[in-house]
Amino acid sequence: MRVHVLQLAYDDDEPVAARVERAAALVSGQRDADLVVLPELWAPTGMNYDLWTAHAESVDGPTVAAVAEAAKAIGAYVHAGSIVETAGPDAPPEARGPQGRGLWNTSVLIGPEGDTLATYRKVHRFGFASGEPQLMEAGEQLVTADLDLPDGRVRIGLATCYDIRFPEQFRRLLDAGAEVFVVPAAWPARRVAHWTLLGRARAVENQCTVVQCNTAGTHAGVAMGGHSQVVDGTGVVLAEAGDGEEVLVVDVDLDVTRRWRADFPVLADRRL
Ligand SMILES: O=C(O)CCC(=O)C(=O)O
Repeated sequence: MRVHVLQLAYDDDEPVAARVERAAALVSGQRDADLVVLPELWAPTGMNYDLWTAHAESVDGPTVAAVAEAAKAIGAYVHAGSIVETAGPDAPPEARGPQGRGLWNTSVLIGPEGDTLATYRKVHRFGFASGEPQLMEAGEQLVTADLDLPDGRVRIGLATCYDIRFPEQFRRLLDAGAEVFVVPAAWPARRVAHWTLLGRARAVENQCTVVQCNTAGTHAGVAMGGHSQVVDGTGVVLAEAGDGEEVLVVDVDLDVTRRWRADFPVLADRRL
């Protein structure tokens, strides 16, 4: 499986429409990829909470449409990172989530025909007394999706940024058959050592490949950490980005991890 991880860098002065156009063009250039991955909330201004409502859109809105067109052009699966999803002003109360806010941090997986294959609403909201817990609803569902690749079918499990601190979510994705976890993020530079460590931990403990796509640049005064990485299920870091904009092109041999699961069957020793 060839994965292209697009670690986008942007600052507050790049207009959202320009960034969507730039990212879609970048996706269109990834011609050899099986799976292209973008970061969390890259269009609606990353960590700039104050602008989220203004840039919220539905899953069939302009950001996903632009990325979907690029996915179709290259015939690849594209994890479009996440958007601020809105239920829309006319949504009935039952469609606005338990807290009635009607906003979610939603990841979107697009298929090679440009169709939306899966959406995942971030379960663990980051920000403590501000940001996501104040403004957004929490997702309530685990999401996996099957990719039909030239070498066979692979099931991926979706998670977003802060979720990576919660190993139980990844265990449940493993139990749902995931072999690869795809984790877009807007993870700050200050704690980037946690980001890389936790990615390796989720890979080793679940014997799964982990694809992490972070952001670079500075949003609302917060410097983003970069260091996107791809870790195989034996714990080997196949590639790691630096601090700035970068595209990682990584060939993941899923059989390496499958053989490792058979050779070192630690998951069979779980006691619940
Ligand atoms: O957990 C962290 O340190 C960062 C998480 C985060 O930035 C997010 O989920 O948006």
